[in-house]
Amino acid sequence: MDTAIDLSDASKALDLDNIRFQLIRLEDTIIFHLIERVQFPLNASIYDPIALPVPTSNLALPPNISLADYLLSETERLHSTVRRYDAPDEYPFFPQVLQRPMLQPIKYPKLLHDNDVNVNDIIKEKYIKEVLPEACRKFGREDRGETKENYGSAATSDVACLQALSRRIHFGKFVAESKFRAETERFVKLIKAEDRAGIDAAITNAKVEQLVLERLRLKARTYGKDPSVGSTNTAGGEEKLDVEAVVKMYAQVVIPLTKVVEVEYLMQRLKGTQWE
Ligand SMILES: O=C(O)C(=O)C[C@]1(C(=O)O)C=C[C@@H](O)C=C1
Repeated sequence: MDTAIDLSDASKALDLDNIRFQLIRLEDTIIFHLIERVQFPLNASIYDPIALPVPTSNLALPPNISLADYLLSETERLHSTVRRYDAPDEYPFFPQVLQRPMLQPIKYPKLLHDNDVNVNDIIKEKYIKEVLPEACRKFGREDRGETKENYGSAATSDVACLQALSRRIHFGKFVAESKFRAETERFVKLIKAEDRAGIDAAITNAKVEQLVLERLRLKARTYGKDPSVGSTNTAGGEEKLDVEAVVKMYAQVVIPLTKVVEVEYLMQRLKGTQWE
């Protein structure tokens, strides 16, 4: 599978401006997938293996899982066959179901240090418990009751949302590697001292975070409205997305988890190196 980052040129791939450009591109992807998802009610049953048990024959999983987990794990199993999870910017939610790719392996240049950072369980939990209820609320879709006819559509949209969020958040590894190479001595000291708070402070750029949130508000407002309303079209002028819910998702989930990925990646950065 293609990666969102140009991996043919290692110096470009670890250039912070280039990485930030990829993060900005992923904002569009995330917003559009969320617009698709909030067409449907929350449909809480699709996340609950008791309310709506789905039998799975995959022995790596419990016999009954939620519909959302079923669709996500089956998608990952299928995509693994075309090398999705060989790419250094792709991380699975269900590593236990992955299969050997049927395509020849791609030789990626080694950009990242070996690490096992994967925060997908936290991303999924926060997406289901915090992001979706908030994003669905404005439209009354949280309380409007379930629409059984939309179970599949909602769960399919969730796969797209979760994969985009995961990719964005795990891009933190490239950000961290870039920052480590720019200020190696400073980071070696902090990592050796296991000073997570110090590392967190060193990777934080409050001004960039502010810009991210402002740009996101503008994008969510712009993409969430039909641009032809008032010119060629008279209907459909309503907002398709709760703008503040998107900003909150970034402020409370996406940016903080990107920083967790950066810090945890750096905590493993010295293993097997001259600085260990
Ligand atoms: O752009 C960076 O430097 C990042 O580390 C990414 C990011 C983000 O998630 O957008 C996270 C932490 C920084 O404080 C600023 C932005």
